[in-house]
Amino acid sequence: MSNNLLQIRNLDVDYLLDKGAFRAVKNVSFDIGRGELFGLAGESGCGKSTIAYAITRLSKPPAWVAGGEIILDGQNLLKLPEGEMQKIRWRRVGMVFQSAMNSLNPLMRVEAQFHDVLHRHTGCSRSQSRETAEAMFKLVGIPVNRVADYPHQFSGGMRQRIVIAICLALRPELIIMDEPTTALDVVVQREILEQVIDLQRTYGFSVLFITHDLHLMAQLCHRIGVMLKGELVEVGDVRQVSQSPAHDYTRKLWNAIPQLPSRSHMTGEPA
Ligand SMILES: Nc1ncnc2c1ncn2[C@@H]1O[C@H](COP(=O)(O)OP(=O)(O)OP(=O)(O)O)[C@@H](O)[C@H]1O
Repeated sequence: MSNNLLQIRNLDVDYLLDKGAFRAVKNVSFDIGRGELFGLAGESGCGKSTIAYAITRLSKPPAWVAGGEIILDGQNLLKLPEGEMQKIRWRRVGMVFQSAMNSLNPLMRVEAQFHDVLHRHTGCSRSQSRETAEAMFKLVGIPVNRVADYPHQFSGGMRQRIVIAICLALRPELIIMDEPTTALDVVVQREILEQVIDLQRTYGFSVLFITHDLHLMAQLCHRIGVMLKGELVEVGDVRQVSQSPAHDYTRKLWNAIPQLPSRSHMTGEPA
């Protein structure tokens, strides 16, 4: 078994526009190891979200995956029939996007939303879902007696945690987090991401973490890929990319912000 959970090979993604195809992702290749936190950095519009949607095959027209391979555990996702892909989404590859908290159904109690997802993917009963919902609430730091509340009864940060909890309940091997906390204030953002790191340590899932916040990324991730105008210009471990970047653009990105402590500082690992 390869140590890489996800291998992206020569990925090209176009937006098919009236004036012709615009290539938003150009020949991008990178791997994410099992249990690895991999960050994708780069300025707005460089193609990060386009990659996230391509991995989950949730790209909508005019986006079009023009070439390459997306291999999860030896299986090329781009070749799978949609029915097979549906079994992989959420169950094996979880997704938490920026506005995920708004994806909760306002008319359904949170516990029912857990059941909806868990029943669909694992066939579990209502009482099993309730048990899981309570366990996941505990994990993400929300009082378990609130599982029967409606989304509007929670703060934005709590709602985002609930989405992470639903995502984790299915025990995916890979979680794609595309600006998962950008809509939240800095303190809540940090709290949630610290929890994600704790959970990652407990469950060992891999994470593709997308943000334009290089600081945050350096604090959280093991390895970082830097994108520029659709191309991946540098990939390396966090220390190398932050302390001795190989690409001019990476250097510029770092120079544009004041330096803060790295992941070891936040996680207590030896630097
Ligand atoms: N639906 C669309 N139609 C046409 N072009 C698009 C569409 N969505 C994205 N693009 C273009 O594709 C490129 C990559 O966009 P993408 O959203 O992947 O960037 P990003 O790095 O995630 O940016 P951000 O950090 O702002 O979310 C950009 O030039 C963008 O304008």
